[in-house]
Amino acid sequence: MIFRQLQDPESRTYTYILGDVEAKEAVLIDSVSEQTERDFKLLQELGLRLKLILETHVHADHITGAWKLRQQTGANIALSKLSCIDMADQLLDDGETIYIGAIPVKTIATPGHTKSCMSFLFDNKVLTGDTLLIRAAGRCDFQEGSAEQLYDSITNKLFSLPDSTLVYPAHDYRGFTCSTIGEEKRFNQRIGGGKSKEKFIETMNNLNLAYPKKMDVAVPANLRCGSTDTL
Ligand SMILES: N[C@@H](CCC(=O)N[C@@H](CSS)C(=O)NCC(=O)O)C(=O)O
Ligand SMILES: [Fe+2]
Repeated sequence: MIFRQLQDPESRTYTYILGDVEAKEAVLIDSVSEQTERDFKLLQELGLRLKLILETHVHADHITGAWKLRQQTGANIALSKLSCIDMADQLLDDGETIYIGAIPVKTIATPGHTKSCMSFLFDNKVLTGDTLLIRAAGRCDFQEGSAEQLYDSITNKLFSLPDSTLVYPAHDYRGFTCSTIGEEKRFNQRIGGGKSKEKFIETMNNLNLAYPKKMDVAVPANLRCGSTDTL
């Protein structure tokens, strides 16, 4: 198995490559439009054919590279069916298993940051998108976000994984790269240490963050899998 974490320095987005060396197949998760040449070159260098382009959610801060990579490689684009994106090739349900070569990747619906957020579990790793960030949790103030749903997604679904599960988020703003479920249960500043749902909702509803700078361009483009053809 090949697993790589890549970063877009501007948006602080993490893109991941998961590949099966034997089958020479890979999935790219949460690509960024400006970084598709880098990602494509790395896949070539690693001898991997891009089979699938996955999104943890409809991003608000950057345009996904999914459409460009689909055009370049013929790979399918997949994300949660709750996104209702008709330009995607596959709309995923909660609890599905996707295979990259012989590697099973399980989908876990984790709504809250946005309605259609999905986490992906494979090996001893979970890609949590913007649902569970390292020592934080994704904001809930747009794209049908809900702090109540986010609490349930994190505590009932992600925190029920083994403590040793490695957590890989879609963003980090403080220099972290990965964590574990056990660490986040104890030390996450927004939801760790057994924080109550009421306290979490109060925290999340008072973050007072500025909207992402590219949101008005990124969301419409990402609702078209990153195609800007008719925008
Ligand atoms: N400043 C950035 C946007 C930062 C931001 O809002 N990040 C999101 C994840 S991307 S949708 C978030 O949930 N942040 C949580 C936090 O605590 O920062 C920009 O202008 O793009
Ligand atoms: Fe997000």
